[in-house]
Amino acid sequence: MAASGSKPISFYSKFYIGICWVVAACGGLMFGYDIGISGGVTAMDDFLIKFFPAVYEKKKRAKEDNYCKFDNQLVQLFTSSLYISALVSSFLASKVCSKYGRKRTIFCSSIFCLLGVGVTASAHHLPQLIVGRILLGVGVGFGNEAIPLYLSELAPISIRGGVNIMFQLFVTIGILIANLVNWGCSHVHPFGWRLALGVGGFPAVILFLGSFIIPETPTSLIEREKVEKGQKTLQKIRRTEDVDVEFQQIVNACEVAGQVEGSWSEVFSRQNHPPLIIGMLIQVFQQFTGINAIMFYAPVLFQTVGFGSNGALLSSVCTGCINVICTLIANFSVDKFGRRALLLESCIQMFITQTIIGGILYVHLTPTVGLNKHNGLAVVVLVLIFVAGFAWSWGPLGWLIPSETFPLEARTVGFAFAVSTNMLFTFVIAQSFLSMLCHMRSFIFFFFAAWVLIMGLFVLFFVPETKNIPI
Ligand SMILES: OC[C@H]1O[C@](O)(CO)[C@@H](O)[C@@H]1O
Repeated sequence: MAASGSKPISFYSKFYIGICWVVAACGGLMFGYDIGISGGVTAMDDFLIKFFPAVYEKKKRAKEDNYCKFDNQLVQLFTSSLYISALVSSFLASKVCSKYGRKRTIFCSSIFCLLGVGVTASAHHLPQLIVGRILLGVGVGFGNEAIPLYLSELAPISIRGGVNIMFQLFVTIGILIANLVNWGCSHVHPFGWRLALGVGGFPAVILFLGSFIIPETPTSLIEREKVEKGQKTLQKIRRTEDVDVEFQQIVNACEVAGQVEGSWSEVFSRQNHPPLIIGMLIQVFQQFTGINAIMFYAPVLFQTVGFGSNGALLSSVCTGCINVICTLIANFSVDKFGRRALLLESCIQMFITQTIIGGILYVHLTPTVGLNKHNGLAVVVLVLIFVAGFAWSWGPLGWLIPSETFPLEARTVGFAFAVSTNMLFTFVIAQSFLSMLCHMRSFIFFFFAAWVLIMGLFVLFFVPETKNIPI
């Protein structure tokens, strides 16, 4: 791999890098858009009146408890159903991915996303809305399994690491676009929410069309015994006949993967316990930073502390911007400062901001009186600092570290475990945050701060530095 990898990148290879970008962009945008859209739609009155009239009435009642305005299992199910279906489908997707290839899995992902967008945007009742979210979840599960694999297998070796973070970068851009669309659509009555849900179809359409022209990866072809076609594809995408070294490495890797007793048992073998435990715990911790309480429910949270609908959606746009900018910073800093330094620094940042937010809410937000302008603004600024800390560390590194720590023969299955653990705990937060906010009140932020403390200690004592260490 080194031989062809260390050559200067030809124009034709750059074309394929371009294709990687488009695929990564659409896959990441699709996932990020679905993360960002639900909270804003839930904050729109037209949407609440149609699907959750009881929540709308509760929100309107002046004397309603500030912390409990949105506490409703069905509202949470609207958000969370996507992740439980993504969790289940990512295991199915890993089978489709190895049996039928990455390209077909990406095609399936786009079809499910298109169906999901169609069903949600045209929904007339709650069951239809939930069915649409489940279909979107299947699309996301297929996409999240196939796209990172597709990217790392197609990209020239010299840019493989950057490609990994690029996926997360596009996830954050997708969240930001969703925040902006929510803000714009909240002024369109009474169908703004349909528009907001429908716009998610754009990246899915591009991915659908793209899946007809993108090449299958050489690794997937060789793995499925189409060795000659794999070699030809490799020559085509590297634009040179001289791919022997890289080709042989892929063949060897596939042989080794075929020889071991099966990746599933390999993942559970004793020597893989440390990466498996670290990979899965990092996902649990990533979600228990409380990031998705912000990403899913920022508009709702900002309304809870006293902002109007418009101010709340605008503040979410600001969190979305910071999320993108700081993920970009991670792209440049991860190989400079190392993984451990970024993870530890951000734990301190997130711990301090969450404790202060909890303190402000504890002192100033009573069940019946919202925050004054001054304190409301302070909460927004603290949320922004919190999001920055997450975005330049736990966000991208949550995916990078598991992809670096498994040996090759256990990597795809090990990574599938990491992805599904992430989906599981994303589901847990999506399904429980609004109820936790209602019952724990300001203590919810102390709860997340305690988790941040635990994960900081975990990194300090157990996570190895993988900077500059070959995979
Ligand atoms: O940027 C924040 C987003 O990134 C993720 O952690 C995925 O890596 C999501 O769970 C979260 O919504």
